Amino acid sequence: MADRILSWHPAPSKPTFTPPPGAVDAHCHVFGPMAKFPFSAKTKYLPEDAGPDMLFALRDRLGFSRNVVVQASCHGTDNAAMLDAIARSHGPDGKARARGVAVVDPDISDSELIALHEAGIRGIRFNFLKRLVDDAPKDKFLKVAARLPEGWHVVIYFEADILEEMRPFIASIPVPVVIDHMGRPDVTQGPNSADVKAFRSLLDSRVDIWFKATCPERLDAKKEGGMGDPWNNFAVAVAPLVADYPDRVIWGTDWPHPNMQDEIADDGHIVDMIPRIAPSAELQQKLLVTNPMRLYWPEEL
Ligand SMILES: O=C(O)c1cc(C(=O)O)oc(=O)c1
Repeated sequence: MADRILSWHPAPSKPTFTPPPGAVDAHCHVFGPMAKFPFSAKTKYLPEDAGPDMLFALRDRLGFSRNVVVQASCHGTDNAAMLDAIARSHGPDGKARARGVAVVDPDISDSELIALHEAGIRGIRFNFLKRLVDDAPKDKFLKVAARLPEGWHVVIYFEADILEEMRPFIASIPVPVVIDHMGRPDVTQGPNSADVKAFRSLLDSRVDIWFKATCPERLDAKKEGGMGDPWNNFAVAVAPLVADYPDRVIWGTDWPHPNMQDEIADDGHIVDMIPRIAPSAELQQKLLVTNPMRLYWPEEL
């Protein structure tokens, strides 16, 4: 078996920025623990364990209150590790401090979807990255998207080079759509690049397309021709998007940063990106509290 990969910082710094009360880390994952929750036979990477105890310790260290755990491709369509993390997230008041986004077999039954809802899932993820998944059947995805429990959305992960071919598919999705990592624009080309313009026109095509202003460590990585920490290209390219679409943007750490083992990010520095892309207290409140609460805890608003 291949060596297991460690892609996260062992001792992240304490951020300078203090998130507002109730802040949500709306894009993070758990890996295993493998002995209890084995990875998918089809996984493209084999990570070290990064379980709920580590995730919640990081949440507290970074000054966040809640997590949205997104099913990582290494667990395929078996959501057990993520559901276990959500089940362990209950605070002293008995309320879950985590919710989740699942990856499902499109043939999943309606009763299984309801069970996922009761376990805290509020969306499903469609992953189009060839380096992460073997196939992404759009017809089957559309069918399951039409059967989701009320209030759910679809999260889509794709790269900028297929944005054009994604348009009809995205237009057909009958529920709100959240785009992972802004569809991975080339942030080194600035805020008015062809990638960013294409992404803006996608956002303008529907009022219920949301996006995650996430992953400076990926999009501005040295290995992508970017700057690396402190990720200035990311700040310059992404701040105008947050300013122009303040009511449909959310944020997350991306911990434990799958596949980023060659350029390990300090999560304290990742948090310190927030005031650079959302400079005012009002924007920060929307990005970190109001917007993710609308998607994941609407009953508390
Ligand atoms: O770009 C990636 O490698 C990546 C992978 C995964 C996953 O494996 O699910 O999730 C992400 O958000 C990003």
